[in-house]
Amino acid sequence: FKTAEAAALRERLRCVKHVVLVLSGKGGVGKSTFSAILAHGLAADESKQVALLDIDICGPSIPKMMGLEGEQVHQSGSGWSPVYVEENLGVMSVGFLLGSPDDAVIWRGPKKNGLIKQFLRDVDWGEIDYLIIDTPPGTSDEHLSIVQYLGASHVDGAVIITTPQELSLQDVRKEINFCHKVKLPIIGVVENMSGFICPKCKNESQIFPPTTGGAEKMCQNLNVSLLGKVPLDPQIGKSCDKGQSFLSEAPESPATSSYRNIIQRIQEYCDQHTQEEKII
Ligand SMILES: Nc1ncnc2c1ncn2[C@@H]1O[C@H](COP(=O)(O)OP(=O)(O)OP(=O)(O)O)[C@@H](O)[C@H]1O
Ligand code: SF4
Repeated sequence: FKTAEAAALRERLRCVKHVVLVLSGKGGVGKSTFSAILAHGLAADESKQVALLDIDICGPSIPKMMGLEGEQVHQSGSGWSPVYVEENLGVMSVGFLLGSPDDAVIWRGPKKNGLIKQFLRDVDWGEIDYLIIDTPPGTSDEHLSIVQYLGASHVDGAVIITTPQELSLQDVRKEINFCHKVKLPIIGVVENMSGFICPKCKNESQIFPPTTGGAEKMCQNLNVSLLGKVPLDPQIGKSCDKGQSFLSEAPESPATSSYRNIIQRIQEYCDQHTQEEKII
């Protein structure tokens, strides 16, 4: 990582108040959905500028979820311009660079890392309050590159998404170890698809009965925060498929109130992080 590149990246990051990485051990647990909803939730405060960066190179799903399918990246004098969903919500995705979603499979290690570096360095977000980064599932070279490029100390922290299933929880342990190894702070864990609340009688059923106490127990054992549990709600997928914000489409849903609580906790964590930095 050359000094000139590092300097260019630092310059970009100076305009970014908070950086949150969204991680998951396994694919399909709802990481991209969470990143999209987090971005919408933070941008509900019009005084905040929010950026959502999708570097899930093998399966960029953010363009569709944000209603931006078919959009392309535009180059300006000061870098790549994000695509705006709202005035205060900009999105950049590798999906904007691909002709078809199937093109992603041809990206190989060094090329992927080069692209990630470019994404972090060359996107002209302007002044932003929150940069949410949707990463690929697992802990791969890409994650190491991201942390290396950003510098762990420039990231407020990571949010790890899991389901209550034991296999998913085992992978979360690996994610947590990874974070410790690279000194990336952990904001907390979100247990997604955690039970189903019947829309008629409001009865809660466990779809994936946790055998070992679920994320709650794991978080206690590993001394990390459980930010909250999001129940299964079929409306989440429907809203995302339409590129709409689930939070505004289903304001009364129990999943919306869980998301809102979790988003608030992330905001509080970030505020606290800034204060601690200021004290130092
Ligand atoms: N709480 C939920 N209730 C119901 N469906 C959900 C919930 N969370 C996510 N989903 C659905 O699960 C599917 C997988 O979600 P998503 O694409 O966000 O996963 P992911 O972890 O980002 O996967 P990958 O990293 O492999 O792209 C989607 O169809 C999404 O709509
Ligand atoms: S009994 Fe309750 S939870 Fe079961 S289907 Fe009927 S309304 Fe839904």
